[in-house]
Amino acid sequence: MKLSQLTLYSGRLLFSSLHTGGRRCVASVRSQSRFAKDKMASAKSSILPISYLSQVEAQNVDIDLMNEFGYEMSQLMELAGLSCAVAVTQQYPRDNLTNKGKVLVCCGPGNNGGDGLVCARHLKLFGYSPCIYYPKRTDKPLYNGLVKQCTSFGVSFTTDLTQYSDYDLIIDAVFGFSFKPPTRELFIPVMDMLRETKVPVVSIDVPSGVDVDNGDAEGLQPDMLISLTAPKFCSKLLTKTHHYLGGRFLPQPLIDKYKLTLPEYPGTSLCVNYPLLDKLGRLPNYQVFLLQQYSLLTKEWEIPRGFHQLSN
Ligand SMILES: NC(=O)C1=CN([C@@H]2O[C@H](COP(=O)(O)OP(=O)(O)OC[C@H]3O[C@@H](n4cnc5c(N)ncnc54)[C@H](O)[C@@H]3O)[C@@H](O)[C@H]2O)[C@H](O)CC1
Ligand SMILES: [K+]
Repeated sequence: MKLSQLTLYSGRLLFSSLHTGGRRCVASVRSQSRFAKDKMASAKSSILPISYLSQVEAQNVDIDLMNEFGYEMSQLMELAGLSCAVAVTQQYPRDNLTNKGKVLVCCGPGNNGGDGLVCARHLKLFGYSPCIYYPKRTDKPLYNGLVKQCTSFGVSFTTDLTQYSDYDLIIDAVFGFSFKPPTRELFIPVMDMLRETKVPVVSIDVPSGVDVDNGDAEGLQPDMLISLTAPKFCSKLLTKTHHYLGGRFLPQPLIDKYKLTLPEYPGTSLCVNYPLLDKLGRLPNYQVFLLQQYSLLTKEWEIPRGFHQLSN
């Protein structure tokens, strides 16, 4: 079911979230924000809750895509990794970055790591300078091919995690929806680095190292998360994370089978910027603040991309 067909979330609720977020703004912004609030209250728009998947459901969706809908893993991975690269370009345009797009891509042994390899290749094609950290290479034709492709495109590999502050961004493609805690020893240095670094971290599908179903309040809190097909339950704890949805390859019968409520991808876009709501179903404050700034800048209320206007 598409979000734009639903009216689950009232304008009044959205208005009260906005008010809460407004308390953090400076005085001048506060007075102007009345304009945004009024516009927001009058615009019959809503940000609707998106469906979440459990670990088992995410794995079953993967199996169904291949067994019932004729996909091969390499196809899904290519689309997933490409959507991640596109989302990164939207959130962090290369020309805004200090080192013009120096990106460390940390890849794990499974398909999440494969998404990272694909993402690195596309980032290179988009003019970024990715470098891959891949501590446990999986010796299978799919992964060997992805490594070869990266090498052919001039993407470099590193075993050094100490120089991470030289990068503009770090992509976390270490573990995805099949991760089972606790983290095994080989991956502890990369997990420590991801948690400690001040460089923005972009997690692919799930923040690595957290329990996929229960999350971990003490675990990795990436600056950006790109959920593939649908967010996993652990992402409910990420209230300060820029959230994108990617992996535009779910056929409608599969969406119906899992009763998924997902935002529409705009036009030909491979990803959609869509906020995660907190446990009470409210927008996290920082998203509200961004919406206010957006309204102040444009001086009129428009629905940003990925947000849907309801007819009444
Ligand atoms: N349908 C989709 O949404 C698609 C998503 N894709 C991506 O695939 C991953 C899931 O891939 P999978 O191989 O099943 O799992 P992981 O990448 O999480 O890695 C499994 C890998 O990790 C090892 N491992 C598990 N737990 C631990 C641990 N505690 N310590 C160390 N190592 C661990 C395990 O042994 C395996 O080797 C999904 O998240 C998406 O990113 C597809 O690319 C496309 C379809
Ligand atoms: K990850």
